[in-house]
Amino acid sequence: MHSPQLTGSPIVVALDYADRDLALAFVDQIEPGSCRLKVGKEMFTLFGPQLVRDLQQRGFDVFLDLKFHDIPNTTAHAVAAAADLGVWMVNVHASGGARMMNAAREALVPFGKDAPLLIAVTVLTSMDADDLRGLGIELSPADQAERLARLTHQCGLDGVVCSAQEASRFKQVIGQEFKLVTPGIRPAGSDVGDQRRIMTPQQAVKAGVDYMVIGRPITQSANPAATLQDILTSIREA
Ligand SMILES: O=C(O)c1cc(=O)[nH]c(=O)n1[C@@H]1O[C@H](COP(=O)(O)O)[C@@H](O)[C@H]1O
Repeated sequence: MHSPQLTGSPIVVALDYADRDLALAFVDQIEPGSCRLKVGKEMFTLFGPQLVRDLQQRGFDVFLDLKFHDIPNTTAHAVAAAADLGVWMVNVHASGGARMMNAAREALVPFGKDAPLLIAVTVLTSMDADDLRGLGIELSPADQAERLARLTHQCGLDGVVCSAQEASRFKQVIGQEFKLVTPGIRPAGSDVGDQRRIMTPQQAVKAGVDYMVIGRPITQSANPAATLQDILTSIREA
């Protein structure tokens, strides 16, 4: 049941569990109005499309995060398959290039207003300048992410995945309507882990992000449902 005061929650919980029952035990304690759910490579590989349907049946919008990065034809068919599943959002890697992103966008045309939001990953939030240099990219992560965000915008996609550190800049240079989805969110004091370009939930709200993706700080906490609630309270006060 949707909880009206929470409608429009900017939180997307990254449901990165190896255990389906543990994931559903958490999901069954929360309201669809409090967050959306992201199914990524781990759970999709383990449990397939039925997991997505199980979450949808419980009333949740699902972000299918499979970060497609392939030749245009394959990517287009994969994105259409995601749309057939009725997901709310799907993503590709912007570094797949303009022809790949255009093919992905065109694959969604037949779905009309039922098409999922199509967004592109710019520079993974786990990457820093050293990681980019190792790939032969001398631009800073923010500059490289901006280059890929501009390309994504030119291809007519709905938005990008980027770091919240880049959000206010991208809203300014690309436009307010272009959706910014930001992982690498770490409440003060929580483990950074493999993430590099991070912000707290409150900072992300102030930076103007549309959706923040939060995984381990919620799913690995002693009480995931209570942690989600605490974060929602903290951002309402931000
Ligand atoms: O596309 C993503 O969702 C994504 C892009 C990115 O640049 N960084 C990133 O962390 N993610 C995903 O966001 C989630 C972040 O999880 P935590 O680091 O546990 O909060 C993971 O499921 C990642 O796969």
